[in-house]
Amino acid sequence: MKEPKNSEANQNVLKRFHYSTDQIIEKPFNWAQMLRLLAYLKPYSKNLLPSSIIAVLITTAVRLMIPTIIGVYVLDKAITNKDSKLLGILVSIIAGLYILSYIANYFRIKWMNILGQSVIYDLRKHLFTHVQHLSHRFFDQRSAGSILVRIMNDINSLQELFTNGVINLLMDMLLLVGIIVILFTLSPQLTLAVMVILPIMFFISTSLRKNIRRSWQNVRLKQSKINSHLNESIQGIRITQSFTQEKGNRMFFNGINNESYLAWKTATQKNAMFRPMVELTNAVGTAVLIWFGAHLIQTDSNSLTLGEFVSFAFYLGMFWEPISRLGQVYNQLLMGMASSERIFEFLDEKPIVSEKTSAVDIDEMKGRIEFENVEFSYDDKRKALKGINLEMKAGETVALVGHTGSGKTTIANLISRFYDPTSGSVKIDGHDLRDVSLRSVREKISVVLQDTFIFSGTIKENIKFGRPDASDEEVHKAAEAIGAHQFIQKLPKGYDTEVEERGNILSVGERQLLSFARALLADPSIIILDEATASIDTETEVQIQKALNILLKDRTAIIIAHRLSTIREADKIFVLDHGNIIEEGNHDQLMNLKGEYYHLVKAQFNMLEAI
Ligand SMILES: Nc1ncnc2c1ncn2[C@@H]1O[C@H](COP(=O)(O)OP(=O)(O)OP(=O)(O)O)[C@@H](O)[C@H]1O
Repeated sequence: MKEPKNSEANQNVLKRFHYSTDQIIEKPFNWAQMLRLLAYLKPYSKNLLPSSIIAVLITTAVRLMIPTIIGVYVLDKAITNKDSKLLGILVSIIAGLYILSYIANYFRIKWMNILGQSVIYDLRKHLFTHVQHLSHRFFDQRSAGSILVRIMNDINSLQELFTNGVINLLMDMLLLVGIIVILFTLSPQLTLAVMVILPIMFFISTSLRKNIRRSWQNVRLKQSKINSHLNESIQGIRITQSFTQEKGNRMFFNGINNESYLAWKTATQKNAMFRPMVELTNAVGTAVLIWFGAHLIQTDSNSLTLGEFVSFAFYLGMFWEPISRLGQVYNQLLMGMASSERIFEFLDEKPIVSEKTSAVDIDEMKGRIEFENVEFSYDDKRKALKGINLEMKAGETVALVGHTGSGKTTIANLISRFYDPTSGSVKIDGHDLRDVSLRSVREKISVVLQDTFIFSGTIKENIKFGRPDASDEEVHKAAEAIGAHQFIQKLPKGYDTEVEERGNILSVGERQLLSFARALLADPSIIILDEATASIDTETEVQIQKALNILLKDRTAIIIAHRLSTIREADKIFVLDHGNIIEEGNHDQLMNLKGEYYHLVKAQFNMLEAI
């Protein structure tokens, strides 16, 4: 394998990539968090959980009984006394116990897996439902990738804890206590002698395992870095290719791929040390057992019989297993702590735009919008809106114009109540938006964005997005009214053509028409339109203008306007500058004013002339 050269040039390229996946994922054990996590077991506390515990108890009891039966009864009683009847009974008992243990184990594994999966299912559902209702600010501050990682990876890492961890903890503790009690009962002296292996066992199950665990965590970190980069690379492939940045991308990928390989190599090397160490410990224990056990049998046959010696050897062989697994469960717990902390952080996130308990529905929304002294800041530092007062009458088409960053989209965001104003109030039909239910407001507002979002599914499903219960006929009608019907019909399967997420098979104009049809079908009282700036041919422009006239008819329309044609026909135009409304009126009035609007129009006109 060729390793990447870390030349200075390469280093510069690599600086472009930042992934915040590198974080310490080990957290101290936290009882409160553990209890919160265990609460997810509650729905299963009446059936799956107790059944699994009973199955665990049966398996553990059988495992603890068999060596005693073999050593103390089969060897010392049946074989020593040549009692074949007793031997027959004992063999049947052992066979019966094994069958019982097999059945209990089968159900334990089955039920525990169902339990683990159910908890993970519930947790993921809970997290997704919660995240869906969070405010825009939450999404402003996080990348889609980091949210995805929490919903998938962090929850997955809890799966093992719930599937095996919790129940193994119980089983191993019982097993360990059981073995120690039996060992002492069989021979306290021999038990004390073989305990010399405890410090080595302790070392292996704590420091060595911890070291190995860290190495595996490192492997996972590197892998999640690869995932993040892959996600970004695929999403941005068109831009990467058009700027011919494949080399930088490839170098970075090689770098992180190599890091992942090295991390994996270290982890497997450390892992390789683990088994031999365990075997060595067992060898030491066995040596002490044979030497001291033989000595006890020879010197004082009352203190240890041959059968007890054999049972002892069986139990000693079983001793390592629960210790090792308890170490593993502890690892899972610590990793689970880190994941659950990240999951709970999201679950504790409250939507900043929340509904009052006294919130009322706006029944028949007319669409009158008022802003009263509205100030707004996204980050509590810079003001995006500074004391806005405006009124949009029901059914009016209003255009918002102004330089980039002047606050047009922010006004639209406040009307849909994606954010609440820092001060002042936004009203629809005279209701302060903070007093009405979010659903009743958003149901009656359609937002058509510049970057039309097409969901994976058919064209029909995309048009029906805002009104899933609409009939095929209604879908066709909406598409026909908007003028999208023609191009849809030409698609391979018409309305049933599958479009991938983002609608890559459609042109910009077609996507826009589709989003108009979607908005028309939803039949909103208010429509917010972020007009596309993309240059489209004149024919499509005329078609889109026609579609717009239909879409905006009899609704309050707020258009973040870029096209002269739309601005000219608007009932009212607000000109924004650095979060203030500096001019207000219709096209003719504002042109006569010869102010900012006049200059904006002239600038656009000159630009068009130049083209
Ligand atoms: N999510 C956000 N977080 C922080 N600041 C933001 C956010 N969105 C916008 N801003 C800032 O708020 C101000 C107003 O932005 P807004 O998007 O309303 O402008 P705009 O007039 O719609 O611009 P454009 O025509 O470029 O879309 C800008 O200074 C912008 O940097």
